[in-house]
Amino acid sequence: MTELRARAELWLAQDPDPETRAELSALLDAAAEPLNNTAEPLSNEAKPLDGGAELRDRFGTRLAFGTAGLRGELGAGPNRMNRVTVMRAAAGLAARLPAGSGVVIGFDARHNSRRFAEDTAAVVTGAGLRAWLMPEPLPTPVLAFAVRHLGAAAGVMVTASHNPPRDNGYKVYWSDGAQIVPPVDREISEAIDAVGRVDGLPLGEGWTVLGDEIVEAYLDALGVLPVADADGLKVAYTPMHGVGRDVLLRTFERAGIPAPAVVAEQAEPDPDFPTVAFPNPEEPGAMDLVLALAARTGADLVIANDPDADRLALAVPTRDGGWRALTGDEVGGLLAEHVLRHTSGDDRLVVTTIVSSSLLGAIARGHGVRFAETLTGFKWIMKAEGRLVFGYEEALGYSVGAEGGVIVHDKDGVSAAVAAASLTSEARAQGRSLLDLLDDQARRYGLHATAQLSIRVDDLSLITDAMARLRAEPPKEVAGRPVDAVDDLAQGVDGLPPTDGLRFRLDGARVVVRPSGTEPKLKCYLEVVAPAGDDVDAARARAAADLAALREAFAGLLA
Ligand SMILES: O=P([O-])(O)O[C@H]1O[C@H](COP(=O)(O)O)[C@@H](O)[C@H](O)[C@H]1O
Ligand SMILES: [Mg+2]
Repeated sequence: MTELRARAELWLAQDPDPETRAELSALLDAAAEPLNNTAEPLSNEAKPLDGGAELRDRFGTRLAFGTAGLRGELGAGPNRMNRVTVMRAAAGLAARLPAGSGVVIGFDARHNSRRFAEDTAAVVTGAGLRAWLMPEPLPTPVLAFAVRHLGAAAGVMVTASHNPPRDNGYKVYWSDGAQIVPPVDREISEAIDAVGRVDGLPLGEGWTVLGDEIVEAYLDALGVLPVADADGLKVAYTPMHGVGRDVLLRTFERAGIPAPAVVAEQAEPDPDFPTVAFPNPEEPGAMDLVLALAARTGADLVIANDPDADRLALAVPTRDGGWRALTGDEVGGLLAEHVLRHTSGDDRLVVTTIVSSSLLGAIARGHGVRFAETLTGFKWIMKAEGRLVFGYEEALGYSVGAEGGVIVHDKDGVSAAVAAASLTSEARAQGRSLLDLLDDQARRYGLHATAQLSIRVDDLSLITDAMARLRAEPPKEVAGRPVDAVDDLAQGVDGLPPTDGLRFRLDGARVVVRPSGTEPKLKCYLEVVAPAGDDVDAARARAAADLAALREAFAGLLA
């Protein structure tokens, strides 16, 4: 405790933010008072602040680069997102970059995002490097694009994407416009550890604030071709209280697609995300308002972005007058064939991750193009070598390319939305829907049905324990299916770098279990593959039942 207290006091002395300083002073005071553990508070009374536990949680460890950079709760201490954490990260990054190079910095509309972006600019310029700052909260893909467009050595996007309002985060891009992977993330981490006190860092002022030309350049680069037959296409859209709306409306206008109806309550950026429990289109209820708007306006297609607009979720009208949300894998399969129909050459490469559907591999074989599978996280997709025309992951992330390959080297929920609208209009012109196209794919490639089980925890050790238990005693049979093989991803499989996770190969099914790298969750990715037969609806119903059984079995194993 003395050691933690010393760390906390050192932190307090250098923290430029009065809010986190006040919070930490209160914690230090509370930690000095021994807790009276004999008197348990009644459940409806506020729990006394356990200063010791809080200090341990904040100062016992620090935020590390996960699936998408640093991400965590706002608050004081190295295991939280705050101005000191950000300045240290910026100084570590700057130390790893060559003299004379530049960093482009973007931010979303979350609490403190602009502040963190400006702190980053001050540290980067103070280190003698050049910095460009985005003019306003903008989508993550615009930042990813800007890195290569400006010839920057690195990029930073201050965002916690779709996490709860109390979180923020820091995505770091390298000069290739993709998020960092080992060994660069490790090298930056080491450089961060070597940073001294942040109140000793030289701070600069001369950064360049970019103008709207950066958005124009992004729109030009997407070069969306006018979409045929889009007249009368009705789209309902939500940016989920995030930053997607304006750029998305501009891309639609350029592509000649009628402007979507936008959910009024979620149209403006709002860091508190007041109308949703979690601002993640994957979470139950997050799409309710846009589905209601779609019903009112008779939409052909429902589109949601996550708050930093790098994810895309779709829903479509069903034959019986309802709505069906498509999974990331379904959208991935549909967009993949859309891209493959509009590009040519057998050197084309399509890529997905080991937790996504195996359908993309089947599509690639069907079209005679190259296919690769990478670790989870879009950063890995972008590392695949070749003429990448399409990459996607089940977590609603897509990079849609043209003849010359993908333009944005990260997932892009804006250009993917245009592609989805374009695909819908093409189908519509032939009297068909996205559901018809999904049935075509099931008939051609077999039905690939996927689902996810995601277990949110308060205490991360529950995840470590569950993984250890599963490794020690892997099941021999799950939901009546024999387990053919268990691959421990920590050993590195299929030539992939080692990562925490287990893959179960079952008869006609595949399950991957891994801890999330962005949220306190254990994730289980389920896939069932079966022939579609003559009756695709019946095959879907069977697959759904099989997935439900697998889900239940794994929920039991992981409980
Ligand atoms: O948050 P976003 O939209 O940037 O999305 C981030 O998190 C997703 C989930 O990662 P995990 O399963 O480790 O939580 C990743 O698939 C994605 O590549 C990453 O950019
Ligand atoms: Mg996102």
